[in-house]
Amino acid sequence: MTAKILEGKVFATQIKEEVKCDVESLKAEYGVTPGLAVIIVGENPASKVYVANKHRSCGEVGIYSAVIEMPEDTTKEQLLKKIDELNKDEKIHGILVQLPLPAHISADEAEILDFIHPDKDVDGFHPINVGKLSVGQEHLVPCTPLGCIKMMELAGIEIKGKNAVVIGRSNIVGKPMFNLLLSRHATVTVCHSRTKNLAEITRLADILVVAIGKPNFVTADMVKPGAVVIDVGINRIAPKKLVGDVDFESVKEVAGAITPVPGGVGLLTIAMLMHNTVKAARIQFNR
Ligand SMILES: Nc1nc2c(c(=O)[nH]1)N[C@@H](CN(C=O)c1ccc(C(=O)N[C@@H](CCC(=O)O)C(=O)O)cc1)CN2
Repeated sequence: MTAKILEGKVFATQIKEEVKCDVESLKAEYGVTPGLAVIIVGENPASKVYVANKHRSCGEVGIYSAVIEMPEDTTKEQLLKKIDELNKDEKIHGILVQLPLPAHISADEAEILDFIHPDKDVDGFHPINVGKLSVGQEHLVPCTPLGCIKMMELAGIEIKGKNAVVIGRSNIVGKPMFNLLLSRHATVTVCHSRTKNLAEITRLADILVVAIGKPNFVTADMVKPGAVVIDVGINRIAPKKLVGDVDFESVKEVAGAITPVPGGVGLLTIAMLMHNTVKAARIQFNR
């Protein structure tokens, strides 16, 4: 039997409908429209598409959106000055800096992201928000792993008591995913590029989350029959061909449920950004 396909669009639409209602109730309660500022530095074509999609999604759910385009040769100081202005701007409740940054400031990424006020950090990358997540106080949580959890909840997939394996230990996906699964009472193993006997571990997973950045890396022999397989990878292998980290065609014959790429959890990233922006606005009003 082939796996149930978890279509990102279905869940993203549902989440955006919820956010739209939240925006309306926030307006009714406080008379204020939540606002998101997205800073993009340089000309990365994929980043431009993602930022345009974020702007469009804000319009769909009723969030005010400001896109700040800064030139490729922007210095760290200029970027910090812009973030400082946005931290003080009362119309703006969420701030994010689109990644990746241009090479000349990429080494300063942590310093730049840490400059965003933690209550406006809708990406959930600030050390304060990372720390809160790790002690079980979910404040603003990174959008992609939060989207994976939300998708499982909406699909009625039980997490409590399950064996979950995460492949990948990035700050953006792997580590927050570990904390989110653990606090929902899964038994969680994190694997990475140096893990030995990987397939022996992944075959124990009831829930397998893959975020390692290697096209078609997970094959059918690495998956327990009936497992839930969540593919976070986005690999462009040809100008018009995107694939995930999971070999979808073979794994769908073994798994119980699987996310496609494109059309899977990627689509929830922006939906959860909308969710986080409204949450950030609430945090600021309740301060
Ligand atoms: N500041 C941030 N930068 C980046 C993040 C992030 O969460 N915060 N994540 C990615 C880019 N990203 C959002 O910014 C993002 C990636 C993918 C998708 C998506 O919808 N994926 C689709 C396929 C899209 C395509 O055709 O390229 C899918 O998986 O079906 C949305 C947002 C890096 N930077």
